[in-house]
Amino acid sequence: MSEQGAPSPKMTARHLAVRYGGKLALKDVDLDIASGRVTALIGPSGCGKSTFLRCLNRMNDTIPGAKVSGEVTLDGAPIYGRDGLDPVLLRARVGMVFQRPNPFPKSIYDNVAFGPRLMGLCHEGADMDAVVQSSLESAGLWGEVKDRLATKGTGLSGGQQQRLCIARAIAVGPEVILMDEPCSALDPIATAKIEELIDSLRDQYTIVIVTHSMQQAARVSQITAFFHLGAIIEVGATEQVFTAPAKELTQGYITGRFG
Ligand SMILES: Nc1ncnc2c1ncn2[C@@H]1O[C@H](COP(=O)(O)OP(=O)(O)OP(=O)(O)O)[C@@H](O)[C@H]1O
Repeated sequence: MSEQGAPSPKMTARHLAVRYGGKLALKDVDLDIASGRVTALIGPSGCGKSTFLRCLNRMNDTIPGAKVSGEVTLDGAPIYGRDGLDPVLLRARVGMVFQRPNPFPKSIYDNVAFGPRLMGLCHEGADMDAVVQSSLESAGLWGEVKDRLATKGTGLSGGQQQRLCIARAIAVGPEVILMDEPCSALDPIATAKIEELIDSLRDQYTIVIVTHSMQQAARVSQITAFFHLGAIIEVGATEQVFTAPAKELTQGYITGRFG
């Protein structure tokens, strides 16, 4: 706990900057990610939301030409630099769900068991069955797939595939889940299910979501950060950011004057 009694942030970013070749995509960003909350990252296209999200689990490391500077911590420990966390272990603790559902061309069961197998987290058989079941339950998918676990994950509907990807992320026991526009490829009903799911997951996980939909940010998040041209303009309680933004630029964006 901090001096004010607020929970310590789960993750922090300080002076975070990202370059793609000669282009500065993120400049001097400071942000605390509150533990056990949903933080929404909003802002016009190209403002650096996804770039920031990828910094939180070192996904930018996989992009040729991307160069990250500054500091990011997880529970106070640096994730970059000489003493940084191992990226594979980091990505187990900080999982990611992408814009397009991307299940592996494997069975539903094997999709969920993939991470625990890779990391040697549990034995095959009853232990693995329990992890698969509890992950699918947490993702709100168990009831729909429990009788077809051996069928291909790619045969599910788009919304079910996205919940399968969330189950896959949950299966390795992450502490933080990053979501990059997780509903942008889904219809309104599937979107509503994912939003309900996000709400139910926040008791257990710290969640950061990039969204283009201000309605979605308002529905699912408790904290909102507004990005513009690679910088954070404003961050605060979601209700305050949407009803009484402190900055004119934020006001302009949420009222649709640009973006
Ligand atoms: N792999 C890359 N190589 C070069 N430039 C990139 C790369 N990824 C992003 N950029 C550039 O960095 C800037 C920030 O992009 P980013 O995708 O983080 O923004 P965003 O706010 O998530 O955008 P959108 O809402 O459109 O997804 C943009 O100018 C983009 O063109």
